[in-house]
Amino acid sequence: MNEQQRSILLHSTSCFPLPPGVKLSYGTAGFRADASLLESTVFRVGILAALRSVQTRSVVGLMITASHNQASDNGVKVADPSGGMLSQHWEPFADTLSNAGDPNTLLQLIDDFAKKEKIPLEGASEGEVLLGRDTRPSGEFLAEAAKQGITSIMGVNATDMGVMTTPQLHWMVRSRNKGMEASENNYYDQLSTSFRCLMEYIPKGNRNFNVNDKVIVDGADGVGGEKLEILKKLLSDLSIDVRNRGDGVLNEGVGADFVQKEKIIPRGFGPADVGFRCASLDGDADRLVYFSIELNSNKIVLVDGDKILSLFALFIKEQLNILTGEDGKVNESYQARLGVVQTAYANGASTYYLKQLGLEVVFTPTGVKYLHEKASEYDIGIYFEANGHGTILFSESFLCWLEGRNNELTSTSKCSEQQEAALRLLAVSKLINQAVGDSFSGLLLVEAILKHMGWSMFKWNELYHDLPSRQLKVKVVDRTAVITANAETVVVRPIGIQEAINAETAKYPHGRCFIRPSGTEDVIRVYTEAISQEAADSLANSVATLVDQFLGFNTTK
Ligand SMILES: CC(=O)N[C@H]1[C@@H](OP(=O)(O)O)O[C@H](CO)[C@@H](O)[C@@H]1O
Ligand SMILES: [Mg+2]
Repeated sequence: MNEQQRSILLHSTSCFPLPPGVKLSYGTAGFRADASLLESTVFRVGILAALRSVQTRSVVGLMITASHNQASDNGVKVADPSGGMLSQHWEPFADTLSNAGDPNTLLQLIDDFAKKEKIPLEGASEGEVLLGRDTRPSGEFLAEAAKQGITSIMGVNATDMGVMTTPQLHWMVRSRNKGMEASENNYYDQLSTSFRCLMEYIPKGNRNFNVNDKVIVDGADGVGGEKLEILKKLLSDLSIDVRNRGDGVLNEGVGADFVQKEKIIPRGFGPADVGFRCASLDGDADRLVYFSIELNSNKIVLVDGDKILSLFALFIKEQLNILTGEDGKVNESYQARLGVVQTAYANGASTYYLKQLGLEVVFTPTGVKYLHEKASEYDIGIYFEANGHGTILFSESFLCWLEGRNNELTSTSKCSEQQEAALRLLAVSKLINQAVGDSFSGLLLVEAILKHMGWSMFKWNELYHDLPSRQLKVKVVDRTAVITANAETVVVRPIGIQEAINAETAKYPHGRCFIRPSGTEDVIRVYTEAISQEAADSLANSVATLVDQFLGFNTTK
C-alpha cells in the first residue's frame, strides 16, 4: 500500500485502541460482547468489510446487532457480496485483525493479507459498504466506528442505511450486486407483491375457508416491530397486530429466542389472545417462531423453525409434484433436486417426518453460515434452525427453467394447474429472502401456505408431535476446550466426556443428547431429547453436571 494509505490507517487505528485483556472471535454470527467493549472491534471489522469490497469489486454489508442477546450487548457481522454470511476463509483474518492493538502490527497484517488474497491496494481502489444497525442504544456510536474503519481504506465509501433489520441489509447487498433496485421501499414492494401473487393462486375451494385472517406478532421490542408496521400497510389479505414494537426492553421476556427456549407467554400477550395465531421475531428480525396461548396457563404451544421448515417443504414438494409428476423429473433433461438442511437441534420428530415425506435431509453444525452453504447445493434447498432462522434457496438454473416452463404454459392454454404451480414457485422465490433467513418473508409465506391448505395453526401443528426436549447452558472456565465433530453431535475433547455422556444417555429410552460450545455466549449448551419431559429434563441436568465436572469452575485442570 502507498504512503498516504499507510498514514491514514496508522492515524485512524491509533484512535481505536483495544480494551485491555479482551480477546474476541468471529463466532457463530460475527463478534458479540458487551457494547462498551466493541468500538475497536467494529472499527476493525469496518476495515475488513472495505477490503472485502475492494477484493470482490462488489457491494458488501456491515450489520451492527447482537440479535437475541440482551440490550446492553452488541455485535458486528459482515454480509458478503452474495448477501450471505462472510466467506468463512476470511474469519481467521477477522480474528487476528480485531485483536491487533498496535497500529503497526495491524498495518503489517493488512499488507500480508492483501498480498495473499490479491487485494489491489496499490492502485486506485474502489468499494462500497452498506452499513446497518438494529435499535440498540449503542448502535449509533458503533456505526461511527464502523464508518471510520470503512473509510480508512482509500476509495471505499460507507453508505449508512440507518436502522434496518439484518435480513433487509443482506437483501440490499444481494440486490445491489445483481444490479437490481435495492431501497427499503423496493424490499417492501417485492415482499408485498409476491405475497399478493401467492394469494391470487390459492385454490378456489380454499379461498373462503375459515382461516383467521389475523396474526399477532411479537416484535421483541426490536427493529422488527417498527419495520413490520410499514410492511403490513401494503398487505390487503392479512391483518397483522404488532405488539412489543420497541417501547419495552429489547428481548426481555419477549422475542423468538425467549419464546422458543422458555415456552412461556411473552410480555404483551395474555388471555385475550387465546385462539389466535401468534408469532415472535427476534431482536434483529431474522428469526421467526409461531405459538398459541394455552387457556388458564402461562404456557404456550410452540410451533418452531422445524415446523415452519416442514410446512415449506410440504408445500414446495406439492407444487413440484403438480408441475413435474411424482418422480420429480421436470423433463427429460432436468431433474430438480430438493434438499432439506437441519442442525442437531432439530427435533428428532421433524427429521423423521421429513424423511417419511421422501425428502433428502442433511445436517450441518449450528449457524446460518453452514446451513446456507449446504442448502445452496440443491435446486431448491430449504434450511431452518429449530429457533426459527431459515429460508429457501433456488438455484439460478432451476429458476431459469421455471421461467421458461411458465412461458411455454402461457402460450398453450388458459392458466392450467401446472402453470399455477409454476407461478406459485416463482412467487415463493421472490417472497422468500434468498440472502438470509428473514422473519418477514417467512411470516408471509407461512400465512400464504396456511391459507392455501385451508389449515388452522392447530392443523399445521399436528403434522407431527415434537419429542420432549430440553436445552441448558453451563458456564465453564474455558468453553473453547470443547471440540466437537459430526455436525456437533460428538465431543472429541476433552477426552472421556463423550463416553460419560453416552453412558448417561443410555439410561433413557430413546434418549438423545449432545453438547457444544456456544458461538455467541460464553457457555456450553446442553441439548437432550427423551420420551417424556421429565426424562429430557433429568438427562439434561445429569449431563450439565458432567460438563461441570469435566470443565467447570470447581475443576482443577
Ligand atoms: C442453540 C441455538 O439456538 N443457537 C443459536 C445461537 O448460536 P450459538 O452458537 O448456539 O450461541 O445464535 C446463533 C446466531 O443467532 C444461531 O444461529 C444459533 O442457532
Ligand atoms: Mg437474529
